[in-house]
Amino acid sequence: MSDDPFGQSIASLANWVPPDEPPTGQRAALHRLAAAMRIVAEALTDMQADEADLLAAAEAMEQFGARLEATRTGHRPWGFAESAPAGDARAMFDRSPVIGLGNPVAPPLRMEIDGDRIVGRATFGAQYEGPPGHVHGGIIAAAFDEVLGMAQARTGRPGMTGTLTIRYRRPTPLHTEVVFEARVDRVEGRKIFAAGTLHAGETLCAEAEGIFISVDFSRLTR
Ligand SMILES: CCCCCCCCCCCCCC(=O)SCCNC(=O)CCNC(=O)[C@H](O)C(C)(C)COP(=O)(O)OP(=O)(O)OC[C@H]1O[C@@H](n2cnc3c(N)ncnc32)[C@H](O)[C@@H]1OP(=O)(O)O
Repeated sequence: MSDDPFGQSIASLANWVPPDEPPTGQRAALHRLAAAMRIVAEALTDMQADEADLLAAAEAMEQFGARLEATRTGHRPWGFAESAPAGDARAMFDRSPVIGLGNPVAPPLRMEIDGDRIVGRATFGAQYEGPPGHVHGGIIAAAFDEVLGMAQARTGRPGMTGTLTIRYRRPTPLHTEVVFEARVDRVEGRKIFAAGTLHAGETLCAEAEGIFISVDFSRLTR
């Protein structure tokens, strides 16, 4: 075990690639359950099920939730909620609220590295609605934080988000694949300046600038 548990992580993230092997067993089941929960969350925003049907589902979910709670150990085998502390270039991010396939809250955004750019793609469902028919601005900010965060992590000296500035130019449509792009602009001391865009087709929906501050990761715990 290294004295600097995050040192290897940071080096690995300089070469981060998403996992390309399909999950199996319990992990595949986790992804399937999370995907089913996303379908339910989407449908709950616009449905006409009767009260009895909803109550039956709620009771089943409450019972299942209690069974899951009873299995909790305090260990978190499903990887990392963020990119920087990951211990492997092919690390698992199933818990991430933005990209985690095992986290039903995540859209999920899919990220890839393209040269010096990070590209993120997502299709936001109705559970992410802000303005009618369009994506909530806070959700867009979270997605920018993730793609800019990944871009800055690849400098090898990743930091925490200090300032994230977003200019919303056009409403971002729901139910349409949208594309985030991010890259590092420059590094000044501990400050990493990253910038990004969000497009729906040819339409520029938003632009972001982030200042990430390199931190001593040993101060932080998972
Ligand atoms: C669990 C592990 C997470 C790891 C995260 C990795 C990200 C992974 C990607 C995932 C993405 C998701 C990521 C997330 O969601 S991270 C979650 C959201 N962010 C936070 O919670 C951060 C909370 N803030 C802090 O911890 C501290 O304030 C930080 C660490 C940011 C700075 O406190 P520190 O005491 O260390 O700094 P310093 O005072 O010595 O100043 C140093 C320099 O920095 C400049 N400065 C300071 N603050 C800001 C600011 N806010 N904007 C712009 N610049 C700022 C300052 O002027 C100075 O510059 P200069 O005078 O030298 O020129």
